[in-house]
Amino acid sequence: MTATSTVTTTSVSLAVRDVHLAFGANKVLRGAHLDVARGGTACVIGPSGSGKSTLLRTINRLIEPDSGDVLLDGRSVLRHDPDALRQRVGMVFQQFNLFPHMTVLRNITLALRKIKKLSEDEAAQVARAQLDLVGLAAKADSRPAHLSGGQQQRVAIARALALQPQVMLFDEATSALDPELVKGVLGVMADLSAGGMTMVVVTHEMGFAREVADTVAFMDRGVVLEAGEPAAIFESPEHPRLRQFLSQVL
Ligand SMILES: Nc1ncnc2c1ncn2[C@@H]1O[C@H](COP(=O)(O)OP(=O)(O)OP(=O)(O)O)[C@@H](O)[C@H]1O
Repeated sequence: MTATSTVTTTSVSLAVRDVHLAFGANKVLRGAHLDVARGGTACVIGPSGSGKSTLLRTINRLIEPDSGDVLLDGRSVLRHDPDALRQRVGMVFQQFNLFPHMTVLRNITLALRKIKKLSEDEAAQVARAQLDLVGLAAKADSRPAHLSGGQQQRVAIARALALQPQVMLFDEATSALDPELVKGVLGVMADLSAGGMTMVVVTHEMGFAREVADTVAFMDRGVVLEAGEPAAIFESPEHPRLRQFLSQVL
């Protein structure tokens, strides 16, 4: 199974610049920075509540930052209409958010018809091709409830990829899965990364971060405290907070 040919659009570079965000008195992001090269994969790690999901959500403007900016190929996402932005920046959540009353195929064709204005036949063709790439061609006519959690998450990935995004965001995409189902989803994500998709992956899977990421960013209390190549982060972490975190999770 390879997702290489899913990258049908040009990927872009991504930069998060000095993003601040408070929920009331709770300063969740306090000047966060992140750089992802075109076609690169950044894994964001860090303790619970450090702002990882919130940072991810500011990238596609599910949450508007109070200040700072997010740049795709050097251009501010704040200039985009949010709906147009979300076509360029696909997102996969911990909970798969599939429509339970629709078949797998329809879950994917819905957005293709509404947003891309494809005909039913065209949309079905794209959807079947994406399902094939995540190894689920045989499940096109099933309902989500008849799929395992891992299969549902692969459908959610196929649905996001069908819109031909230039960046993919993964928010703890495997955290809700039974351990034996994690590998298949991580495999799809690793293939996508190898195929040149620009990706930001919030994850507790340190093995994935070590093997797949170009950059690992450690978040703590609303800032990226340390970022670098996986070998540097995991083998010679500089910041005491990162050392402490790694000693707890590895
Ligand atoms: N919509 C919201 N309204 C108010 N507070 C929020 C909201 N979303 C997140 N928070 C708060 O922001 C802080 C950071 O949350 P966030 O989900 O970004 O952390 P995280 O690093 O992803 O944690 P985890 O690993 O547990 O998912 C937490 O204190 C959380 O309670």
